[in-house]
Amino acid sequence: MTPTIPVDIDALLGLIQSATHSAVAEYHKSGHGVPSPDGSWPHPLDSAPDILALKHAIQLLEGACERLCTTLAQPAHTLLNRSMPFEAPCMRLVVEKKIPDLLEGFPEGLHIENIAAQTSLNTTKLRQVLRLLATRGCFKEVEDSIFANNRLSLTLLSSNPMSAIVATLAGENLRAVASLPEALVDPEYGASVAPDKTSFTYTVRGEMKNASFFDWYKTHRFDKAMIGWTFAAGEMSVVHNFPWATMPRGTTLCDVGSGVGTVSLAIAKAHPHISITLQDLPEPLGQAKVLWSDELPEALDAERVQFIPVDFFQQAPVAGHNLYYMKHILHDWPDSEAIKILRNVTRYNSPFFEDELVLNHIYLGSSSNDSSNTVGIAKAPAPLLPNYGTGNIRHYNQDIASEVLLIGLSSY
Ligand SMILES: C[S@@+](CC[C@H](N)C(=O)[O-])C[C@H]1O[C@@H](n2cnc3c(N)ncnc32)[C@H](O)[C@@H]1O
Repeated sequence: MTPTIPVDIDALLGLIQSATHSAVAEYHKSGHGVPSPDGSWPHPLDSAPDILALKHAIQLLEGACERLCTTLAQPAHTLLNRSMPFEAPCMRLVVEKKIPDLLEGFPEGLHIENIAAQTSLNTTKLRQVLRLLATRGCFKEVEDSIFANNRLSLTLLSSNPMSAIVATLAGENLRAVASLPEALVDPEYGASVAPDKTSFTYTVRGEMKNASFFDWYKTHRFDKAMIGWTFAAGEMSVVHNFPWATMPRGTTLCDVGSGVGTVSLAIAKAHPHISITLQDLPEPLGQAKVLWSDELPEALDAERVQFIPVDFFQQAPVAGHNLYYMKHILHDWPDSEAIKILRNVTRYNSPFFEDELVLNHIYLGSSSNDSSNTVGIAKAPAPLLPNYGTGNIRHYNQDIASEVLLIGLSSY
């Protein structure tokens, strides 16, 4: 048996200190200083897409803080806390009841009775919800039972697409994950790799039989949630870190499975010499047209953007574009389906691509030091877990979400 080596606490403290200094330096660079968690205005960096140094510092900090606490706390304490993810449905409630919107313009806060009356909710129960959230730093309890917005709750205003992703993750996603233990032992669903037999479709089987997640979403919210995710997860960095500026006028980009085309829209705004084709199923493309007409009508007028339906399992995307871009597509599907999509995308471009295929995809490393599986992944400094542990947890949660919603498996 391999002997257990104690975690080097001083090394963890050193990582926490250096990561903290790096994060603080990024805020000072912005000229606005370090944000206050109780601030009544967003910090200018809160919506900035491209601060890779800040992201890296936070990844280290979260990984190191959690490793330190898990090392020093009694296991039962850690496990009790982790078994109660109750904050998520509480966030969903405040988003759906638009409580951050209601508190706008009241930096001194509103009394819980006032908030409850305006939302038709029970005062005592709502206070429990807001107090739990305030205890995690989302909303500020200014005085006993008086709540105001702060930096986190301001990000949940209905005008911010983050509110849509919170509602989706804490709504149908959480419901699907919660049914994982039942779905995985169900004889019909447990071993299935069919997109209409997932933990998610298990939860909606009374409502829609044999429907996949995307069938269900044709009639439910989703695209606004993808906008929120794209911004929050830092996926806009492709807009600024890809050599668009050096590409000739008239370069064509085909966004396959575009949804409303959040990233493409940002590319079209920042690099008007790139022409864009969005391809998706007809319903999301309808929503895309609405969004683009509002946000960038000149691109529609100048025919710099086209909306062309495709079923990427049955058809190839339009031929002859210089770049084909896919974000959050392949990991939605089991390998057999992902291969069909890739075959179709490369159909007119074989042997393999004179043109470029750009994949915005997640790679997940093992949490073991012995793993040789490190493709595309930087290894975290010891004594962090090699995959950064909690510093990278969103990707592992996303992997579970892909599985419960669609049987997509992004890990290998
Ligand atoms: C996770 S979303 C990603 C959307 C977008 N690329 C983004 O990252 O915001 C997956 C997209 O695949 C689209 N999709 C699902 N099945 C499809 C199919 N058979 N053909 C074309 N698009 C499909 C969905 O409508 C959805 O917009």
